[in-house]
Amino acid sequence: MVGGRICGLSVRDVRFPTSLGGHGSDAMHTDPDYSAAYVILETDVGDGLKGYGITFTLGRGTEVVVCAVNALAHHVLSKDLRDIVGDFRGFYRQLTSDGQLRWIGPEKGAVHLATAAVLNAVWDLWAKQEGKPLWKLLVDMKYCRKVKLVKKKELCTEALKDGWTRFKVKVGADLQDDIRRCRLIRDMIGPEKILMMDANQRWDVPEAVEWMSKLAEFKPLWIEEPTSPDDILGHATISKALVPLGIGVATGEQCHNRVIFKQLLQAKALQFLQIDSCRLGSVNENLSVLLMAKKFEIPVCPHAGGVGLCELVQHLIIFDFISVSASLKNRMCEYVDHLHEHFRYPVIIKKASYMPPKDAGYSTEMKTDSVQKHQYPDGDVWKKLLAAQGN
Ligand SMILES: C[C@H](O)[C@@H](O)CC(=O)C(=O)O
Ligand SMILES: [Mg+2]
Repeated sequence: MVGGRICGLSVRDVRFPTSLGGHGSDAMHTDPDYSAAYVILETDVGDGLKGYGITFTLGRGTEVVVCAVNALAHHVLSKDLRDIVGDFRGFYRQLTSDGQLRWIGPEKGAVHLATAAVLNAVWDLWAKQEGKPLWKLLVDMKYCRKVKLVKKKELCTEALKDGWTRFKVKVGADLQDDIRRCRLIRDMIGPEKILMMDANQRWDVPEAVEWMSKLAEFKPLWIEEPTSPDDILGHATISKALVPLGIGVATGEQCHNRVIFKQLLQAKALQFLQIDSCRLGSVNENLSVLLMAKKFEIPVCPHAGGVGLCELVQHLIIFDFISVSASLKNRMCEYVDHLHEHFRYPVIIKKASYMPPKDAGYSTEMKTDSVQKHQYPDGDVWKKLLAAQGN
């Protein structure tokens, strides 16, 4: 029986000092501390179930998102879960239409990341109360199709032996270095395996076309985020110019909301659509993007990695496969083997494929010990690091 008054909402600033090893860095984000604003919802039911929600952030950015979560809290507190999920669209709109907070959005930036964290927690709680993994909760809302679930993902070069067939390389900072690394990787993986490139918004439009013309010999399937995520027509220009070279455009990890995705689709500005479980307004908004992608026949290849993005987005892509696209053609879901040990229900990868999660909920819950140690600035990890830096 779904329900219970939400009587507690807390949010933690959880940071992993990944910048120390340069992990996750790219041409634009050179010192990322992979982080999460981590929301915990409690009800008065007394069943011990809590809802956990995250959004992915980088270091100091978490402070801002934590403030935004607190500013949204009054929409959730004292509400009954049954009423929320009974009119989830209305509730979604209530959060995203807050008359004071929407001025600093609307539906974009810190306030939208906060919406994602809060609503991801609501979805987790709902799925847990139903006793189902989130993907099953979604699938059961639609018709069922018996299918074989195989989701291929990409990883780095040494993963070849584990069966990975798709790989992504960061580009955009230095052309000669890009050529050197792309050649190395292409030589290692051979001509058949798929190579993707990611520029993380480093270029303007003519630069993107010119740069990719120089990298075309390495036969990339796509160039990801070639330019500003807001430049819809720029993406369309790049797409058009790269079609003759056999290179698609992929984007979405920093796409503000469904409206921008709609325009990217309408403008034929992308060939691969990368939803992100923690940037859009949680499951609700991602569902609308999955449906639009289906309508435009554009494959969805989610962005993942970060903190918990693989854990969450696997539910969405499994749902997409079973109930929306019903296809694996040109589809894959990013995988980065990083920080999974901090999650209570980490992803399971076998033979380079995501295994459908079986535990109830949205796989959002972090281990208590990990949260305590990495809470900023008073967790043990940060106390030591800050002391070493003389702070
Ligand atoms: C800063 C992040 O690590 C970013 O580089 C991730 C990314 O672009 C991707 O996974 O794709
Ligand atoms: Mg990327």
